[in-house]
Amino acid sequence: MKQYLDLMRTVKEQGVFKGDRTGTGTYSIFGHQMRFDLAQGFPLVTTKKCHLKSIVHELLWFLAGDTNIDYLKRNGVSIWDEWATESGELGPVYGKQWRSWEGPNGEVIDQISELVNEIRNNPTSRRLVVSAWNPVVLPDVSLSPRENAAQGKQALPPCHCLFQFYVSEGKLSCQLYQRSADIFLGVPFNIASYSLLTLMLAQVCDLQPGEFIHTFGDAHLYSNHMEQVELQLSREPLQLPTLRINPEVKDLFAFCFEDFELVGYQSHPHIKAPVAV
Ligand SMILES: Nc1nc(=O)c2c([nH]1)NC[C@@H]1CN(c3ccc(C(=O)N[C@@H](CCC(=O)O)C(=O)O)cc3)CN21
Ligand SMILES: O=c1ccn([C@H]2C[C@H](O)[C@@H](COP(=O)(O)O)O2)c(=O)[nH]1
Repeated sequence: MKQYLDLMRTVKEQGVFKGDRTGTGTYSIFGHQMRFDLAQGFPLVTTKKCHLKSIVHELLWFLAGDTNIDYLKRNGVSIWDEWATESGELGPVYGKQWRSWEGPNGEVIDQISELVNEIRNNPTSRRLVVSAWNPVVLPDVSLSPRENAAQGKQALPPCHCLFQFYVSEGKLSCQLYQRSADIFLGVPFNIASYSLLTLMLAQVCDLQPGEFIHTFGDAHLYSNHMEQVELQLSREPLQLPTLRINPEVKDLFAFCFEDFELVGYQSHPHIKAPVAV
């Protein structure tokens, strides 16, 4: 995961300080790209221990079209708690936009099912795109995330907002555009999540995994993560693990938590950090 440490080092050394919505302050750069060859191992950060469990459950939750944290809580995942209403709602976030985007005449578009069909039937397409960025449901900036969710708007605008697939020589690649990236806490999750999605899609479309390409807008280090960043940069990356997926599953929506097994994950100890809300 040299690519990840290089991003972290670049932002630490060249990032410019600015205030941000959360009042924490960040050091940031604008525009960066990392590439991961998925045949070289599963890109889970090794310089701190990462919980694949939260990542798998979050992805299954997105794919189910769910936007209430109830499923996550029942499975011991608390990463979305700070933004949800008392009844667990986050408003029309990722799951809603991926699976049931509402069009102007009340039509409902399942972008993920259409994507699977197109990868299977029209793999040369240059339109294998999914967008979570929907201006109709963006939050009102004068309200808090919870107030927005209570009013049917997104608690937070999507960070991983647009992704595209590409099929070539029997391999499936994915490129993500992430407009805003919390390098210490969010990015390890985002890399693993989209890499996992690519592996799952490759399996159900009878393709081999290609590359995951991660493109960033505002890539930042929160000012209260700098000690953790220093510690992480002092560590040597270890060999990547492999992710085994139950080969029987051929329907993207039929995967369950037990279908995934992380093999050979060696990591340095976990590093705790506060999340900016
Ligand atoms: N500031 C900020 N950073 C984010 O990464 C982020 C948000 N806000 N808001 C929405 C989601 C929620 N995500 C989160 C939120 C918390 C953790 C976090 O605290 N991670 C810990 C514990 C992980 C666990 O419980 O499994 C970590 O050490 O990785 C990670 C991603 C990603 N997003
Ligand atoms: O998947 C995610 C979700 C969120 N983030 C980070 C990026 C920012 O630090 C915050 C969102 O704040 P905005 O003011 O809406 O940009 O959450 C992430 O890195 N990955």
